[in-house]
Amino acid sequence: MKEIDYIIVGDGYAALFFAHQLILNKKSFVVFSSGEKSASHISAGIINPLVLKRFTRFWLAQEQLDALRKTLKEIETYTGENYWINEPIHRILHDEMERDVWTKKCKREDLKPFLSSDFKSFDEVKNSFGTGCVLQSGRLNVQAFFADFFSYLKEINAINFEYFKYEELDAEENIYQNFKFNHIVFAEGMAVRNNPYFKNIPLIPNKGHQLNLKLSENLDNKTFKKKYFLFPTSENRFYYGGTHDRDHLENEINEDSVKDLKKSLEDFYEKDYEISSVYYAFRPTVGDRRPILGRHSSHENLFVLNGLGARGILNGNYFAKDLFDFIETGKPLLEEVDVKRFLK
Ligand SMILES: Cc1cc2nc3c(=O)[nH]c(=O)nc-3n(C[C@H](O)[C@H](O)[C@H](O)COP(=O)(O)OP(=O)(O)OC[C@H]3O[C@@H](n4cnc5c(N)ncnc54)[C@H](O)[C@@H]3O)c2cc1C
Repeated sequence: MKEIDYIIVGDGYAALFFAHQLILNKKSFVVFSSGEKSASHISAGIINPLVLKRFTRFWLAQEQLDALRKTLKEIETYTGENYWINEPIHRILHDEMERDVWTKKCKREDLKPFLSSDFKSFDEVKNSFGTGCVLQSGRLNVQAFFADFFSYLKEINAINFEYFKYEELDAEENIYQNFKFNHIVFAEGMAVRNNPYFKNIPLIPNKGHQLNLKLSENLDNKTFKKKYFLFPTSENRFYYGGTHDRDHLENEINEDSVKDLKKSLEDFYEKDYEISSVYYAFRPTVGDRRPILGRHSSHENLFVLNGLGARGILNGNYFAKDLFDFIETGKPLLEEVDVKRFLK
């Protein structure tokens, strides 16, 4: 029997940002990874402090951005790379009205740190009303982040590429197969529905599609957003997405979502393009738009970290630390995110 501090079930943002806390604090652990391409692995990697429909601030925006920058520096010490790509979002303005709203909002004290005070115009895309730049925004290098993190976990012998079998968990004795653990953190995204201990947390799946593209004209390392995000991933390769759909949840590509992507792209990119692949996955969202974390109501060593919604990177990083502090030091969780709010 191998004695360890933690088991983590899952391999997306929630799981890996929690694993980072364990690495930082020299805890022993093992991650169980299904090896599937889920929401985190196909995400755009956008780090965005704003709600881009209304130009308002995302919850705890500055705190979450600061925490993420800190984490990425810490991760760099063991993977050798900082995955923050310094390419801010250029929001293509739809009309005169949006331009007026932006002009007013960028003067507000609470929004000044996030909305540029001037507008820019670019030749590569149609932007008749100009673009506003989201200050402090950027992108995570998603491919490299996961590839390097998994390699590091392999190197320190802390990952099992196996599906975690709930029926083999002895939650009374804290034993799973040949592991005797102190705590388990479940970070399975939508697949938590297979978990008998947390299957009832009220997640709402939000299906997102994205396209991988070849464009006939380069974008010069810029991230554009009109309806969805468009940015380069490598030489002449581009990412466009992702859609939001709560109604068509089949395990297959929805042609209507692909049509929507194409139409909205052609609305601002008028040159030729080729679709090389289409992916979809399910975001774990919550009705009150807050993550769900905390302790199981009757098994005190079982924890959940989920409900990251459309902000897997910022929420995942920020609340992984809160959950770690809660488990290790008893620091209370924010009421808004505590799983207890659903147990009343
Ligand atoms: C198209 C799209 C674009 C997005 N773009 C962005 C973006 O730009 N920025 C942003 O911040 N967020 C973005 N998101 C949202 C973000 O991806 C999610 O918030 C985030 O991925 C949720 O992370 P998670 O770790 O909770 O779940 P997941 O990413 O679903 O990861 C959970 C993993 O655990 C595995 N697992 C489950 N059960 C088991 C088990 N029993 N044993 C082993 N493994 C198991 C699953 O297979 C899965 O791989 C996007 C989402 C989509 C769909």
